[in-house]
Amino acid sequence: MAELDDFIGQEPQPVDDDLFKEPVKKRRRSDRDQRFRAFPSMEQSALKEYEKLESRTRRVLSNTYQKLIQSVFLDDNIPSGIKYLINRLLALIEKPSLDPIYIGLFGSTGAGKSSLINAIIQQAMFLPVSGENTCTSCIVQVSSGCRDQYEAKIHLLSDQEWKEELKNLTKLLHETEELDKEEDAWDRDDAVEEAIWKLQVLYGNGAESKNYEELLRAKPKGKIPTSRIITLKAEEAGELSVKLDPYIRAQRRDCSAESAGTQIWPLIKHVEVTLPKSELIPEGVVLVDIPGTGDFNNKRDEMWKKTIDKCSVIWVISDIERVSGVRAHEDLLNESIKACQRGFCRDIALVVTKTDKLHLLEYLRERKVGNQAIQSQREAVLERNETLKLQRSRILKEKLKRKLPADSKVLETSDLVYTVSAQEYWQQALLTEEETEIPRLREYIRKQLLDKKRRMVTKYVTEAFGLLLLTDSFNSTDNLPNEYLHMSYLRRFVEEKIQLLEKIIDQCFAHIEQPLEEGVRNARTSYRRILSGCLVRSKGNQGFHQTLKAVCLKNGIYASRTLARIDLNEAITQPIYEQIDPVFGGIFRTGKATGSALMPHIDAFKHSLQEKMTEIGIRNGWKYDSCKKNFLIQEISAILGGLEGHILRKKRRIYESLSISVQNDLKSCYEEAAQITGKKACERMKDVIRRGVDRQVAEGMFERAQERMQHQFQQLKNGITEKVKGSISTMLTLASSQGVGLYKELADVKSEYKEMEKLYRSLREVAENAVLRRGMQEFLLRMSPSKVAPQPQNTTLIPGTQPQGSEK
Ligand SMILES: Nc1nc2c(ncn2[C@@H]2O[C@H](COP(=O)(O)OP(=O)(O)OP(=O)(O)O)[C@@H](O)[C@H]2O)c(=O)[nH]1
Repeated sequence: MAELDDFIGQEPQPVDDDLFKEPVKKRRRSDRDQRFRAFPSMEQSALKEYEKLESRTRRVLSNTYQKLIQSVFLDDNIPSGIKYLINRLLALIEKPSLDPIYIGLFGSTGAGKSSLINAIIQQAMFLPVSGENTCTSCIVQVSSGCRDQYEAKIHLLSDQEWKEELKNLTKLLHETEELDKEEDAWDRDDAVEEAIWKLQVLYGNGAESKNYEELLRAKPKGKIPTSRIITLKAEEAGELSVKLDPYIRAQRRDCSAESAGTQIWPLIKHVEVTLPKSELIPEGVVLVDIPGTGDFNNKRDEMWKKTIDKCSVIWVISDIERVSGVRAHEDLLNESIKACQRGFCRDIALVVTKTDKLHLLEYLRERKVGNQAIQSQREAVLERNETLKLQRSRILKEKLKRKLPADSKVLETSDLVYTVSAQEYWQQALLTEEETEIPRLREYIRKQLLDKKRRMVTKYVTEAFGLLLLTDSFNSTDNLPNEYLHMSYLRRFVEEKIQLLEKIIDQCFAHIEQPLEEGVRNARTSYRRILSGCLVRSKGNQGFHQTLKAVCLKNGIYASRTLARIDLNEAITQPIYEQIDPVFGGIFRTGKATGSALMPHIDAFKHSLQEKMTEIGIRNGWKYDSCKKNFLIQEISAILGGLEGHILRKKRRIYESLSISVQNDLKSCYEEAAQITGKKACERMKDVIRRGVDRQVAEGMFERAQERMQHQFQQLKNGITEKVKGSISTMLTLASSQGVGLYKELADVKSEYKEMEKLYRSLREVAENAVLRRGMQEFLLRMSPSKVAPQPQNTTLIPGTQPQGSEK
């Protein structure tokens, strides 16, 4: 502890010699304090300690880097070992401090996402809330920055992207003109309504009757900047909100579109909003409002999927009235679980909104739980929240268990369900601020950031220390006896280990074979039923004709803002996904070693190399203390460290290979169906699709999908072994460079090494401090008088005023 204090106390205190000028250090420090305002003091202390560790490590790295380049600057021939060191130092220095944490709020329109974000950031009317005529029209990202201003960047589709959409929209409108009157005339469906609306908004009334070429020549009503980005700035939240409103609020079709924003609405791809330093969402966290269905435009739909995949946390947002048994809710959950399979998502929670909505008499009549008499609306709401949490947690856990490996981290979380009320957060007529659970969600956000910071700094400092050990060891003038003999021995050993690794990877991936096989069998027997489910509507073909056309124009996928997403390719491959899901998750999980998991085998491979290096080092008589002995071992981790990221990126490709393969095979059949116009077009399109799928299945469509997935697995294996081989040869170069005496004149980095060693040791102390503080806090909480349920307040606060809560 003394050492940590020592280390933290090292920063020279600013001398206030000029009272009117704020000293730079002090200013920097207060900037740091500002950034952590969102955190309670205990968490602030931990964060500050980690930040200091990181910034000092960066300083040591910079100094070392400068010394190194100075010492080799004029050399003609820089030895490969030194080049390696210089590049590694630079990469570490330039490494960004913390990648943002994306928290996706994923829910159907009207579920309460925007209201929830507003409550979390404590700006009652910031993001537009869906009234009767409006809804959020695109993905909106909200984060806080270090500036004093509010800023929004509106990203538009590129010219090319819009042209592509325009082509599809006009195809959809004009090739369906000769409709069979009986079939569709009175009921234009969603796809066509939306297409007409988009064209009218952009080009004015009558645009829907123009063809593609005419529209290409037409001038849009609104002004479109060439940069395709519109930046809005404001001093106050309310001011930005007013400016932003027309861009992210999609008016319903019957409203006139007169403001600049509404006139270009169909072109908006996504919106980024940056708040000034926020007390409530810390810098580094991005809240993303993701509409539930995807988008008709290819680029936007791709972005929709990518956005879901880049979220490390997904909150599935569901209105209390729709959380049970509604198809849209199940679809959202399934999509989120898929994101866990293919993307970076590690955590899912269900956030049930609008929990204030309760009809007391109905509730009491139907109430099955609880013996106590319910006296008030508030008691009923709280009781229902508890019941809902238990029930929904159980259902969600079961669902996750079926899809994800049994020891997935998300299954260990106790808090899978949150019951919130954004309305009550502001009004507090029924519930206290705590009971609205908005503060719990903020706590969740902070915890995510703190955990990530801890992991990142620990890794960073450890890696930097390893590099300094290596740099310092290069200055050794000790010559190693039998150096080359040992090197060739090491090389042989490594080659054998790589062969073994290849075999083990094969065994890991072999676990997918049987479920894949079974999935293909199931898909063959059930595809007709599934396809019928997608193609037959309970109310007949009325209004379905153009939607189906849109599905075909988009190769089997149709996403509109109002209908449930249709993806024929995914639907017919679903039986395969059902079989492979748990095994797939098992292969790519991190953590506990099991037969099918890949990462633990890679770790084991790494350890075996490390052990061998130590053994050789000892035999070679490396005169290092126990710490220095680890220098190469440390670096092996860094060299192989990039593998995990590589595997994670490939995982998505592998997972999607099944539906993409099916989509490719069905392409010609979709194209044929999309051409159909005239009488009974809808039935004829369905026929073409059915026959096309039948033909492809008979010709081995599912087997081809199976092969493509196997091929992707094989490619991953090749990628891993290639990467490992490349890394190992770097490592061997380093091992053989060491101690050859080439680097006698290399700069002396002893003092940097010593400082880095100190920082490395402080890591443990910072972690211990955090545990200690947490223990003390828990103790104090236990000792404090138990909380009495606060009385509801009768006063209704005006939105925008600050409710007095425990957090502030
Ligand atoms: N009673 C009640 N109504 C709420 C609450 N939260 C949101 N609402 C209402 O629900 C409607 C939809 O809320 P939004 O926040 O716009 O929902 P959204 O999910 O962002 O909807 P889109 O913008 O269409 O994606 C609005 O009329 C809100 O006033 C709540 O906690 N309680």
